[in-house]
Amino acid sequence: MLKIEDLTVEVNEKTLLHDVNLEVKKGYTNVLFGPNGAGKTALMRTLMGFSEYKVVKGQILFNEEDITSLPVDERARLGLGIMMQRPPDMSGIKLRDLVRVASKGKKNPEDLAEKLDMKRFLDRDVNVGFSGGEIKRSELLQLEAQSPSLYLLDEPESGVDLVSIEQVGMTIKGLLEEGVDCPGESCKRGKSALIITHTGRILDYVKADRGYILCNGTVMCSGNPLKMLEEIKNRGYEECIRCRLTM
Ligand SMILES: Nc1ncnc2c1ncn2[C@@H]1O[C@H](COP(=O)(O)OP(=O)(O)OP(=O)(O)O)[C@@H](O)[C@H]1O
Repeated sequence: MLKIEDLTVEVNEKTLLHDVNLEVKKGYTNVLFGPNGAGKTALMRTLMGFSEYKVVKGQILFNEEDITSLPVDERARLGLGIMMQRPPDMSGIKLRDLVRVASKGKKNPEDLAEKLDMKRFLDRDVNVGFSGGEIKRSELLQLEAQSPSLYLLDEPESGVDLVSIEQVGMTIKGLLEEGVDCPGESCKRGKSALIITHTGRILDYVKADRGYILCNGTVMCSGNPLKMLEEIKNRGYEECIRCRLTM
């Protein structure tokens, strides 16, 4: 589904990512860990095609197609969708209209918003004055409307209170299992995801298949995501950087 090969990325001639290799297979949910400033958000934004991130080496393959040079809208059309860590305010654009466009007019914004307790936000400008948790739910609403095949989720639980985390977690679980008629261990989910998490709270709701640790702009390790999380909680990133984890 997604294959990143030797990816090196610059912003304003500063190298943020170098020689990144990472893969998300169809139906898999992979997790990206890493300390502050490691380049995790830069990687997500590069994958989505934000124009300030210049790929100077390597490639991004999506369903075996080279998408490295494609603009954001074409990547979205192919099935990539992103939940941003800090999405911009969109003055003058109502959430209802964005949801309608994201679903190509196929889904009713009211029905989608009902589930996420977002009906009262539909006629507000997107993100303007939204709280941290409301922004996350708004992002999820847009993703649910778009229904991409690969979800790029940048810290979905950050800023979400302890009660709402269950709503966010269960919504993401539902999105990833969309279209699957045999949920459980015996069959893979239909949708794929790459999730950035610091706390790992989201993994209480979503089963992760593989973890990656990004440090100083490159992938240092990959392996069992829950073991990685435990290791990070106990010993920080040092041991991971030295790749002493049991893979
Ligand atoms: N447009 C930019 N211009 C210059 N530097 C940038 C730009 N965007 C990101 N950076 C720098 O790149 C580094 C990686 O940033 P990034 O947001 O990807 O980190 P992160 O791993 O997501 O961190 P966090 O866990 O704190 O969210 C940081 O030092 C950041 O300041």
